[in-house]
This record gives sequence, structure tokens and C-alpha cells, in this order.
Amino acid sequence: MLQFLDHFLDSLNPSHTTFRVYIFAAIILIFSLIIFRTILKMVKFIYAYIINARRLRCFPEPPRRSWLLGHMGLIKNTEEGLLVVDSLVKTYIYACSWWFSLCYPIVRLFHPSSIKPILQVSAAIAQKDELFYGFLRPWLGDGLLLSHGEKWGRHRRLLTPAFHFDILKNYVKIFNQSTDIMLAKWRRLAVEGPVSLDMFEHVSLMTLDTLLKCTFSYDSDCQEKPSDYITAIYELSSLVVKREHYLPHHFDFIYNLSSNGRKFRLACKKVHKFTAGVVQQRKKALQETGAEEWIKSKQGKTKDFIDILLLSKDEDGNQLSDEDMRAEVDTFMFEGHDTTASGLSWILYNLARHPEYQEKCRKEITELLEGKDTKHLEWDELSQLPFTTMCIKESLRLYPPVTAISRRCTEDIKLPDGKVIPKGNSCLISIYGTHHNPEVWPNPQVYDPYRFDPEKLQERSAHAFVPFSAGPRNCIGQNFAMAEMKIVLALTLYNFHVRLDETKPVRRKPELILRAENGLWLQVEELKS
Ligand code: HEM
Repeated sequence: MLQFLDHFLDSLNPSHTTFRVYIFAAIILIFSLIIFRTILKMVKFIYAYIINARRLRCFPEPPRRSWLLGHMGLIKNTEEGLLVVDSLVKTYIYACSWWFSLCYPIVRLFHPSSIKPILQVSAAIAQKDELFYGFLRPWLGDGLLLSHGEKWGRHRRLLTPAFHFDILKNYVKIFNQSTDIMLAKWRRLAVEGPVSLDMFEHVSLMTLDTLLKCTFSYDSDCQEKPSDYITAIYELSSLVVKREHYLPHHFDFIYNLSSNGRKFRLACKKVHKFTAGVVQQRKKALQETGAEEWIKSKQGKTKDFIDILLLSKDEDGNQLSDEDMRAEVDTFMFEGHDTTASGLSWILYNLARHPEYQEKCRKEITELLEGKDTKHLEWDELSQLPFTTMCIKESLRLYPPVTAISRRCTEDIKLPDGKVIPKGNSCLISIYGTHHNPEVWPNPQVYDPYRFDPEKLQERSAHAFVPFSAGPRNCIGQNFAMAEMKIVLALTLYNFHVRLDETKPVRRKPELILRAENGLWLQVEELKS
């Protein structure tokens, strides 16, 4: 190295010895500074790491798999993985620490009193955690689910009116019609008697159809023809979870070269092509009518989601960029149909396991529909299904479509028992764990809709049941989803019996959404009278 420097200086100015000495000294000094800074940074990092690890000791820690891997790989995204979560919750009740490899700790929270402080605090203090959500970014962009800071606040304010009750009321007709299409298909398939169907397949197409019609005024006919979009969504959800669980694939350059990385890119392309088509169609219609006319035609009426996206302007009069619009469309398209499909599929499964509750729901629905000309539900009638609503909520408790969410704390967060989640750490808010916590829900594995008897509500914390999360970043579409689930369930039970298919055992599969390994197969049989 020194020899090289000497040659280098020779070539600069061989005659000037003093100058050479100065340059030489300066270079040595710079190198020393760089080395010193690197060492200082490492010392700082190790010091911060030790202090943080010490502070995290207030949380109990389950035995690690090894000193290097920490707890990595102990919870798989399978039925067995969920059983491990059950046993963690039973053992630690409130929270525990968890290490991904040697250096990445998270705090797992699974009690209403532990999740409440994180969910209630402002979105700037409990931010979305990049490790958990970052892999979704190439697919969902910087939409409402993943954005933060000012942008998130602006878009949340912009889009909230699209989910006002006055708008949701208009969607009830579409919920009824989309369910009719699904049930007509079931009728054709079950014409010769009971038939076994994968609920996820049928219900996902129906919820996608509904979402496209409601929020994008787009008639895709997707229930009648195979959907590349749905296949790609399934693939993306599963690939994202696989990536989370395999450390080398956390690095973009390795992932991009892997076969899963290639599959991910291809599936993203398919999804983006579909969403771009939806936006383009509506943009064209708007251009043909002209923005002025369009707004006039909406006077007195409420604007839907895509109207808001296309017509909104910021303080400076700028419209949403194409990229922002695409991100919001991708986010709502995924969040809006897959979660509801999971919720509905598991509700039907639970009612198939409990024919007595199924019958009780059917009686309630029949009393409501009997004597009406159209066997459709109206908005005002949704509040007249108390038992059916209890069954839906109990299913969302036992099988929450979103099993966990994650946050990174930008400040220390104190829990009611005095423990502190130190600033800079990530925490995993386990919705599944909170819903299965025996301290909060006696016999948590039992499906018992009477837990949601309105009279029992006072007995529990408001954070004991959080399928839609809570606080500033709760689910913007929860009223949409509840209304849709009530209508789909009511019409389905009014027309069909659902039973378990004993030949196809059900195993849960927690991916981005709680699915079933190899599908969720139920026998459906049309009710004749
Ligand atoms: C049963 C159905 C649904 C469930 C269980 C559900 C659950 C959730 C949960 C747990 C979150 C919080 C995610 C997080 O913090 O990381 C969330 C956020 C969100 N949900 Fe839902 N959701 C459902 C239906 C819907 C529907 C129908 C839509 C739209 C039409 C929707 C749109 C969104 C959006 C945009 C966010 C992000 C909100 C924000 O960060 O400001 N969801 N949902």
C-alpha cells in the first residue's frame, strides 16, 4: 500500500520532496480517520445493541433455537405455527421478546392491555415497520396501507369520505347482486345434489366482483371467467411470506436473482396490468364527459372511491400522480377483496361445524326475508340480524383474516404494567394471539357466538377484539366489509345448507391473510323450500 502511494506521488511531482511528505501525511491521516470513524460506529452500534438488549430483558424470552438464529424458524406459517403462537400466549399472557437471528429483536404483543398503547398512539410514533411491510412495496406501492407521514394523513383524509354510510348504502344492491351470481353458480354445480366447493375460490371471485363494481364502477364479469388477477394475488401473498421467512432473500439483489424473485416480478406485472386497465377505463369515461360535466352530474350525489382519486387536488391544485393513483388502486383492490373473502370463508366453515348456530341464523334471516317480494336485504335491515352478526364476530375472533400487524416505535412506549418498549424497536401486534388469549377469552378455541351478546360487551376491553385493528391506522373499509359479510351470509344461508366435507380436512395457513392449506372445502346443498 505504502509502496503504491510512493509510486503515485512520484508520478505527481517527483522533484518536490516536502510536497510529497505533506500529501503522504494527509493520505495517512484520512485513512486513519476513516478507520477511526468505522471503529467508533461499530463501538456505538455494539453499545446501543447491548443497552437495547438489556432494556428488552423486562420482557420474558422463550428459549432460542440457537445463539445465531435466535427464534428464527420456530413459528412457521402453518397450522403447527399457529399452535406455537397459542402456546406462547398461554405461557406469557401479555408479551415476550423474540429474536430474528442474533441482532434483530421484536416484541410480540398478545394482550389487550399490551396492544392498546401501541394502537392508540399517533401514527408518527408507531410507524409501519419496513421489515414486515417493505416486501409488499413493489406490489402495493406507497398506498394507504404502506405510506406514512404527511402523505398518509393527506390520503387518509381524502379517502375517508368514500366509506361514509351515505356511500355504503348505495352498495347494498351490488352486494346482493354479486351474491346472487355466486349462488346461481352454486345452483348449477349442485343441481344433482350436494357438491363440495372450495369456499376461498368462489368467495374471492365474488368479493372481487363486488369491490370492482362498488369502488371502481367496473363490471369485470370475473365470477364467470377464470381470473389471472386472483391467481397472481395468491402467488404474491405466498411469495411475500416465504421471503419474510428466508433471511438471504431479505437482500434485494439475492432475491431478484432467485426463481421466487422472478415469479414475484411476473405476478406483480400481471396485477399492475389489471389495475391499470381498471383506472384507464374510468379515466377515459371521465375524459369523454369532461371533468366539469362529471362533477355536475355528481351534484347532490356522493362521489365514490375512484371519483375521489381522479378528481382530487392538493392545496396547490395538483392532481394525484399516476403512481400515487396506481398505488391506492392496488392497495384497495387487494385489501378490499382478499380480507373479506377470508372472513366469509371462515364464517361459513364455522357455521358448517356448528349446524345448530347455522339453523338459528337461517331462522333469523328467513323471518326477515319472508313476505318480501325480492329476497334481497336493504341497508336498514342489516341491524335486524343480531344473532347472525354475533356469529360473524365470533368467527372473526377465532379466525381473524389479518393475523398480525407490525409497528416500529419512534419513541419509548410504556405499557400499563410498567414495562417499556424501547425506542427504535419493532413490535408484532398479534391479532390472532389477542383473540386466543385465555386470560381474555375463556376456552378460546371454542366457537361460541354468545360471547358477543351485547350485554357482555362491558365485561371486556375494547381492544380484546380487533380484527380491523384500532386507532388512527385502523381499517378504513371495516363498515364496508361488515355490511358485505352480513348480506352474503344471509343470502347464502337462505338458499343453501353448508356442511363439512369430511374427506378434506381443513388446515389453517397464515399468510398475509389467513387462508386454508389446499383450500377450504365445504359441501353445499340447495334448500328446496
Ligand atoms: C373482513 C375484512 C377486513 C379485515 C379483517 C381487515 C383488516 C384490516 C387490518 C387489520 C388493517 C390494519 C393493517 C395494518 O395496520 O397494517 C387494515 C387496514 C386497511 N384496510 Fe382493511 N380489512 C378488511 C376489509 C377491508 C376493505 C373491504 C377495505 C377497502 C375497501 C379495506 C382497506 C384497508 C386499507 C386501505 C387499510 C390501510 C389503512 C391505513 O393504514 O390507513 N379493508 N384492514
